[in-house]
Amino acid sequence: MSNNVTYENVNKIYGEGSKNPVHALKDVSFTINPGELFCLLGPSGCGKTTLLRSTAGLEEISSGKMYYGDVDISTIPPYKRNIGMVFQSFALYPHMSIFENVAYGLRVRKVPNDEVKKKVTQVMELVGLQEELKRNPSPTALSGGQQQRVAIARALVYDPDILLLDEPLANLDAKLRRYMRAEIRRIQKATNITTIFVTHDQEEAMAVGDRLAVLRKGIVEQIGTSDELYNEPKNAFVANFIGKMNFFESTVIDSSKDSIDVEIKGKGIRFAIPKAKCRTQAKKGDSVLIGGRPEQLIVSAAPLNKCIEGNVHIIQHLGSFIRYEVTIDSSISPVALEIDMDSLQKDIHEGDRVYVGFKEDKISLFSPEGREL
Ligand SMILES: Nc1ncnc2c1ncn2[C@@H]1O[C@H](COP(=O)(O)OP(=O)(O)OP(=O)(O)O)[C@@H](O)[C@H]1O
Repeated sequence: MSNNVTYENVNKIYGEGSKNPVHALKDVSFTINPGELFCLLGPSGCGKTTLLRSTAGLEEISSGKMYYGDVDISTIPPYKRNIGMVFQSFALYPHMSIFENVAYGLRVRKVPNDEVKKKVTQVMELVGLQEELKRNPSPTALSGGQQQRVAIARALVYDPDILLLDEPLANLDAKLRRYMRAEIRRIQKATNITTIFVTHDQEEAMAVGDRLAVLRKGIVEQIGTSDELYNEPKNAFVANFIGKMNFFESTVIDSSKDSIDVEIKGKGIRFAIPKAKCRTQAKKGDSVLIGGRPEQLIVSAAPLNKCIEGNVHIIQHLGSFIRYEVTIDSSISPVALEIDMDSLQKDIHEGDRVYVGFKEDKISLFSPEGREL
């Protein structure tokens, strides 16, 4: 039966006491549920790999505790933690057959031969490699996707308590990556091993994870399901990291009611944003950001109530939907809008003057902090 993994005020400082210490994890505290597929997501350098390697015992944490169930694993040496790990590079042994690559963890544990054969066969079936096992070539004779399956089989064969996946799909092409992420989810659900999956690709994390943690500069910014993070991002950083968020610099006019009245700077357009949609406690006169996802904005060839004028920079037909990028002001990045193919506006072309409006009941309000990724 799998168990939960808990982090309690975990700190990691590289080069502690040196001239240039790096505080890679700052008071990280959260719990991963038993059998959960949990993604660690964030930009380069946010601390994802450090947290994963600390869980495996490959890095020593500077302070705090890590638990598997009730067991404090913080100071247990790596080889006693019973953790399976899959690396970006797969790290297969080219001089060994596939069978021996997968069997490696059992051989180290001195498992008898007939048990090794049984376990390897079982796990190879689970990852969909039974045919390759019959041929049993060297792993270098396999495709990227097959090598990935061998790496997963090797990590699962000795029934680890926790499975750690460090950017496991980074070396695969885009199509295979999408296929293998579904495979990883299928295999993880079949084994029910508590799993941590590190990626910097938000689409991958949203597709794979039961829940996600978004990290920035060693801090956990928010934890939730894909839907929670997309629909209720806690701040501008998460809003812009999980999906796309357009921001409009605004000023608070009044915050005394149950909505915050704001005006877009230089445009004279006002909105009353219900406090339930405000991720900031802004007061009158404060600078804030109105946030609108691409599907929460409207584009029109004719003026709209409360709209901003701009020029269509680019129109992209992306299958079931169309993406417009509209330049409002050349000094800031274009506003992105997405509409269903069914609502295609045939009278709008690249270079045209257009009007961008807002779905007022959808937009939200943020503090400017963390806007830049
Ligand atoms: N061995 C080390 N010595 C010193 N600093 C390190 C070491 N390893 C990582 N760091 C620093 O710690 C911070 C977190 O790094 P980490 O590799 O955990 O981030 P990451 O989110 O996994 O990034 P990436 O997606 O680029 O792999 C970074 O500032 C990094 O430069």
